[in-house]
Amino acid sequence: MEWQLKGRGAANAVFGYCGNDHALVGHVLRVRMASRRAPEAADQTIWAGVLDAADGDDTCREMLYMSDVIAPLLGSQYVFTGVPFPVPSTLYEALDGLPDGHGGDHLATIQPDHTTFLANAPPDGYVGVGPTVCMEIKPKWGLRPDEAPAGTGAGAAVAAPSGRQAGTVSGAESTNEAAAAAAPGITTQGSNVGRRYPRFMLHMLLKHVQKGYPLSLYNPLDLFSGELGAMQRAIRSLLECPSGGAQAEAGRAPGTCPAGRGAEGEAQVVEVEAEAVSALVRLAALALQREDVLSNVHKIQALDELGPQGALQLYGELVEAMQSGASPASDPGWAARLSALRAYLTSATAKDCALMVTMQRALPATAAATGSAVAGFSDTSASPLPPAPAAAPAAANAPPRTQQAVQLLLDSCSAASPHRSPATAASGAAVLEGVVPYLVKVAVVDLDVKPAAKIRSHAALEAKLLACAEQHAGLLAEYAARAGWRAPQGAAAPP
Ligand SMILES: O=P(O)(O)O[C@@H]1[C@@H](OP(=O)(O)O)[C@H](OP(=O)(O)O)[C@H](O)[C@H](OP(=O)(O)O)[C@H]1OP(=O)(O)O
Ligand SMILES: Nc1ncnc2c1ncn2[C@@H]1O[C@H](COP(=O)(O)OP(=O)(O)OP(=O)(O)O)[C@@H](O)[C@H]1O
Repeated sequence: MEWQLKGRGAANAVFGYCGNDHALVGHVLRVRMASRRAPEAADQTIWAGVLDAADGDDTCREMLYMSDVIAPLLGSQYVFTGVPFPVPSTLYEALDGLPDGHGGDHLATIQPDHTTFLANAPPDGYVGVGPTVCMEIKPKWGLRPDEAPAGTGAGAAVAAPSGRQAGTVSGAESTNEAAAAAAPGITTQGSNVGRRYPRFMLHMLLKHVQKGYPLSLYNPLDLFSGELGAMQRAIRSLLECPSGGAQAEAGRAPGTCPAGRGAEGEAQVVEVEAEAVSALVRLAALALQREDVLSNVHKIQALDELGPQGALQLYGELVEAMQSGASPASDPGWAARLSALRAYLTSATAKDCALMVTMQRALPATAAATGSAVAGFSDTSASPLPPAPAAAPAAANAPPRTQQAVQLLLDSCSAASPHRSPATAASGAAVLEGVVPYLVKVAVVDLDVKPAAKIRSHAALEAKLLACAEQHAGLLAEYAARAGWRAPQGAAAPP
């Protein structure tokens, strides 16, 4: 089988290429599954003039979204739009059929396989040696509670109290007119639990109470903090208790395919030695700290000023207007509200994307060509990465590569890290004065446009999060304390 399942989310399946076509080696095929919701009339209206793909051409629409909406905000170096590709019929079974109406014309996209560097050109003068490791991290909701939009946990999600003017937002910080006009009825009466705890904790609590998930101590605010220690803590917590939030995977030789995600989207650490985890966590944190990617994800997440309840209200008005024959897409009176809905949906994409951090030891090309320097790397205790697979690719045999954002990361600390022997450290020093070089690539995946109809489930989830937090206030406070979170001063205590 040329394509083997590598990962599967709620809406897409990703297959790694295992054949001999050099143009495809090092790439994956990402296919929308039949269960994926197609865009509706409200989506066309919201995105009119922005995503104008031909009717039914969802692949083109998704690609436009990535290239024209997300990449300019996130940084094009992190976004791989992909190339359209027909779905091989051999995969139909694995996909449980194809989306209705697409038949054999259904297109997927080919993208670089971020668990390897096989589709990438290394920085000039360096080559990768040994295995690669890829860490996948879902950065989820990285806004501080006080940054949460007006309709988020500021109070009970209720209809406007009688006498309240539509278009006012009592007690909300938002100054955005569109948001204010869009979110009537959001009140700060009731608990303000959504303003006291990171959203991830509220969601974790709900998953714990409803599904028995262990309480992950991951706090996305640590990941977004820019502070190395906090970022390492966040990544380590994710690896220890993933809840679908992170996984690390050792790269494999061409012709073999890695295991996919575990059942139920459970993350897993594959072939990574326990003692190597700290070094991997540090490397990933260093890589993310020096990139713009997290601050850009944060900015996109913060674009929303409606919150789920405000978005639901506005979405309801839009559907109603369309049902009564209006054309909001061409009505200037709707422009600000459609823009607010686009901001909401774009923010939702950034709250659900995943970062893939790919790492591999590097050598100056000249050193790699001589036996002596490479010999230093034959001591695998020198590397935080797991032992190389038997058939690790020689750089010279790699297939044609595309130029992508592979960077050189120089880690001076790991050269002196305690688990390294002096002899090994010395061999690292011989390469670059005590500094250990790595190839690193940071990519962002799962950048799909969210269907507007999902706003309903977002609002329902929001209400459940708040109700659960109120019902289990004691457990939440205990959990937050264990995770090192201190609720902001001045906010009312949960009931
Ligand atoms: O709603 P959430 O926060 O549970 O996020 C969903 C994710 O759940 P999780 O990250 O595990 O909590 C969920 O992830 P999993 O499939 O559970 O790994 C999906 O990413 C879903 O998006 P979509 O339906 O594929 O477009 C996500 O839905 P959206 O909220 O992004 O629409
Ligand atoms: N370019 C890639 N290279 C390697 N692996 C990938 C790539 N893109 C995705 N994957 C893997 O496939 C998994 C599923 O892909 P993706 O996140 O796109 O699916 P999804 O259905 O959109 O997910 P979700 O349910 O989170 O919305 C990812 O979690 C990741 O492990």
